[in-house]
Amino acid sequence: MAAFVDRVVLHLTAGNGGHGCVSVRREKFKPLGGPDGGNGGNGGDITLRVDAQTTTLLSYHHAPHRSGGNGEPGKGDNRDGKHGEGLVLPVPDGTVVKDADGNILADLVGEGAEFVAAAGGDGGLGNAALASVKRKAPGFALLGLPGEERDLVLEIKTVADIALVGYPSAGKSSLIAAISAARPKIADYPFTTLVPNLGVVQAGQTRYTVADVPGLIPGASQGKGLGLEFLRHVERCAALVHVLDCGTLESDRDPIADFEAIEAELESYAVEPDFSRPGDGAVPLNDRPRLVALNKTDLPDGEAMAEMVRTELESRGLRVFEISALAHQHLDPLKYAMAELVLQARERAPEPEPAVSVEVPRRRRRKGESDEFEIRREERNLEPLFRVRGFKPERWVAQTDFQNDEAVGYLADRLQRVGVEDGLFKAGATPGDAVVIGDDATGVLFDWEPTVSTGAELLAGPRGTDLRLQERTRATRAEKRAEQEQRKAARAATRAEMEAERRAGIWTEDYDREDHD
Ligand SMILES: Nc1nc2c(ncn2[C@@H]2O[C@H](COP(=O)(O)OP(=O)(O)OP(=O)(O)O)[C@@H](O)[C@H]2O)c(=O)[nH]1
Ligand SMILES: [Mg+2]
Repeated sequence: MAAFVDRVVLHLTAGNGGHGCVSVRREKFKPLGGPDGGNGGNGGDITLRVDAQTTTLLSYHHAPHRSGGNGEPGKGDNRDGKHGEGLVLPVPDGTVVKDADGNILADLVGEGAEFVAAAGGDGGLGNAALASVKRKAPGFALLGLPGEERDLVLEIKTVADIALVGYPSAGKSSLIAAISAARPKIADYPFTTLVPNLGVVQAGQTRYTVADVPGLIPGASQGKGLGLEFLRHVERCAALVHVLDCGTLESDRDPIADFEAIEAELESYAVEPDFSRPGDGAVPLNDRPRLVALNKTDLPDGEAMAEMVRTELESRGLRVFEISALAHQHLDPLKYAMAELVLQARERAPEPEPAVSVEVPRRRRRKGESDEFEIRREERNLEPLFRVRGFKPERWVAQTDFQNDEAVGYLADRLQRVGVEDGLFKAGATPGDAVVIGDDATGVLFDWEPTVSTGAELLAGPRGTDLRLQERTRATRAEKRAEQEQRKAARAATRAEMEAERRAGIWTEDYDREDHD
């Protein structure tokens, strides 16, 4: 049996950011022409986009590893590196994106709906962009960040106005072939249809889509046959048509029993509650409006059977149509009745707006990534270890070239600026203690040498003491003023730095608003 490919696991690696460049302008008779190292280019994002031409996830089944292009490094003479090529992966309408734990990240409905599945790494600033009043010729640049790596699960939930439901070989594919231009595989063995077929039907003024889905057997809602896969597709359709096989006189099945079995499956299929689109999720499957098509009435037995069960089904309040999908007989009344259901459904729930990008675009913080950081005291080999976790500190560490002392000093400044040093003091760290920024896999470990002059040293004394009280000489007013001036200058420099970063496109406006120095 062919693989059922409406669920794939994708392994994505977005492009890495290019490193910033350290370079000094060379001019005749001017040995120090100023820094002119360009910025690294950003790595390419990987984006999923709904595309009407794409109907299956088959290509991802065959090639689940995809990566975005890397950004080029910056060059001298203020030349920025090229951005890495982004990768757009076309997906079918109705693709649901989940993370490895099964959380729904995006529900892509409507042509053009997009989801940034893996963000490219930012390029690093070159030394030109890092120059500031207080640091005229930086001898370092920032490293480009690695592209995001992500494993995602894609599932299709077919989006159609009407779904055809029925036992295998009842003639669902034959029916969609008879009323639309769809040309699905039709055969006299069960489970011919493995992937839903979509067809567009025109009935008078009304145009609607019909999904021919895999056959359903008892136990489907517990996963039998193609069970759950099948039911997932039905979930998004506003109305259903039961296709009942009337050519079963010789067998132990009959249309009424088939109908009841399928109704029971629809009833026991739990609809995932997080789909807020009107029409799906909100209405249980067995409450959707539905019609009955008694198929194969071209067979003499079929016609007899249809007559036998018709009144029984009608007495249950159902509209019943006797058809032959094979011989294309009596299809129009059914087509128009389907159109009526579609129109009623559209009146109740207007077409959904195409979902635009669901998650934050690149270079915006993802959910949960705030300015905040957390410092935890841990123990390693009986020694204290202080762990710093937070979006910015971890990002800054990743941008740092630890071979370069100046770069390390810059990192220390940045950490101090957001209060990591203060935090370490408060958490009880003393100089020389081990500090890790980030997790064990990617973080860096170093012995802490505080750089501070912010008054945090007050807290560095043993608990219950205040170093101020032990100080012999108190600062004079002039000294205090000088200190204040110094701090003001440092703040101004920091602001200029942030400004340079923003001009270089490192932060978006959004980012900046929340950003403070
Ligand atoms: N005589 C007759 N045979 C039909 C009719 N409709 C379908 N068939 C036959 O029934 C068999 C199954 O038809 P399909 O359309 O593949 O059935 P299906 O419901 O799509 O089956 P699955 O995809 O396996 O769920 C084929 O051999 C068809 O030719 C009909 O109206 N009359
Ligand atoms: Mg079929």
